[in-house]
Amino acid sequence: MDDTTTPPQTSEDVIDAGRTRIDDLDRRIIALITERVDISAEIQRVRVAAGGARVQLSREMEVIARYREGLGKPGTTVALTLLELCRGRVGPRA
Ligand SMILES: C=C(O[C@@H]1C=C(C(=O)O)C=C[C@H]1O)C(=O)O
Repeated sequence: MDDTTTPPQTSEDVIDAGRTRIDDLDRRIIALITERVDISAEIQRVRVAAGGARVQLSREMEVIARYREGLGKPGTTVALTLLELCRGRVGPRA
């Protein structure tokens, strides 16, 4: 017998390891969303300072289409939530 073989993982092991990866992914997703919010606010601030509109619906439609293509129908909800987070952040962050 080969004593060096690793023992089979229990279901608890698999759940714990999966949750650790999910927790890490969630932290990274939140950091990415925060980065997106900041970049979006900068674009909106520059456009408003130049006399333009804060919101550009044609661009928002492109964003929504990208998420829908990537994630299917629920992607639309994800995009709308992201756009909601990114709107109204022209001033300094709270
Ligand atoms: C950031 C922009 O401004 C607004 C915010 C958008 C976004 O967060 O993706 C998209 C369109 C605009 O309503 C932009 O025009 O690119």
